[in-house]
Amino acid sequence: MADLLRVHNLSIEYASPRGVVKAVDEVSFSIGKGEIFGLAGESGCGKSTTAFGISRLLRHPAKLTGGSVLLDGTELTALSDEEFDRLRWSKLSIVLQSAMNNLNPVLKIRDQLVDAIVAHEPEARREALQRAAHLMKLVDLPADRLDSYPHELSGGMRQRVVIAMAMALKPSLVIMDEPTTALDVVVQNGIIRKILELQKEFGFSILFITHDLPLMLEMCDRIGIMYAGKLVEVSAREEILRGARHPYTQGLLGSFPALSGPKQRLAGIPGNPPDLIRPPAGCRFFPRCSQAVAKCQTLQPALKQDNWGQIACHLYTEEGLSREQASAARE
Ligand SMILES: Nc1ncnc2c1ncn2[C@@H]1O[C@H](COP(=O)(O)OP(=O)(O)OP(=O)(O)O)[C@@H](O)[C@H]1O
Repeated sequence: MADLLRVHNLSIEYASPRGVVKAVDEVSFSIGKGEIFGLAGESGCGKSTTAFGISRLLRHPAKLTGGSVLLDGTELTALSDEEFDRLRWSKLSIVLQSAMNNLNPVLKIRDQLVDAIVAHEPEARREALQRAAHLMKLVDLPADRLDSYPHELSGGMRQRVVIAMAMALKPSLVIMDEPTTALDVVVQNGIIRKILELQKEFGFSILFITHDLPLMLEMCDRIGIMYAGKLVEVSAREEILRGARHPYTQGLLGSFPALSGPKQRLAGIPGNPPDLIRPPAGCRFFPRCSQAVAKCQTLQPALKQDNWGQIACHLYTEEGLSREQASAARE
């Protein structure tokens, strides 16, 4: 599968009164054309900051301090704001957790959809309303809702409008940051089904961000696991379902109820993520890791490619072990 997005060594910091927060630290991953790539990890590990860095939504005190974001051959970090605005919606669009952050509360849905279309395709003004109605149909909303203001719609309907807007110009990449977290489970399921249906129909790639690992395992082709600003594992869904390799991913999986099989007590991960102003010198997960070896305390593991995916863990990177070999070596 050809790459659509290539993120290389992306680094983003926040200036804070206590010091510099290294929220995203040399993160690299790629997303193939038509692929659904998930980014998971505990709250505060840098998922949203990564998404904002890619989509140019970082605001002071956040600062992109290094790295490259290549979208279909275009280096996004090198574009001027005007050049980037031309790509927004047409090549890349973003769906945020709260629809109200995506929608203008004082404009009717009709005007927001039409404006989004006309801003990029001025020649489409005459057919824009028709296209807006078609977009509403795509997300299963009645066309008369075009006359509503955002506050007149339910949370689920608003999120459907945002998804319709994200689709309006047929982008090749849609970034979804916790798109259903604020919604109840039934509405959430309906929206996830809709997203998958649209993705199949139009073939765009998705960067899907959530802390809900089971949901991610249902819908993503490959999953990147972030911990304390670092990407620690990237694996195909099937690999993670067979059994995660990184001790942090294992812990994360143990924090959620199993998708099937008998009910088990949730294990959780003891301790808390580190302070990102003064992260541990070695592996950032070391203080919480039950499988750590001596060098984990002092030597930061690099993210390395092997037969099973990418992993940043001394249990694997030095010797290129499979999950089974690594656990056998530990026993
Ligand atoms: N304005 C800010 N000033 C200082 N630090 C910030 C600011 N915004 C975010 N951070 C820090 O950056 C780190 C990454 O935050 P981010 O929101 O990207 O994480 P996340 O994984 O998306 O979390 P969540 O799942 O809770 O949204 C966190 O440690 C957070 O405290």
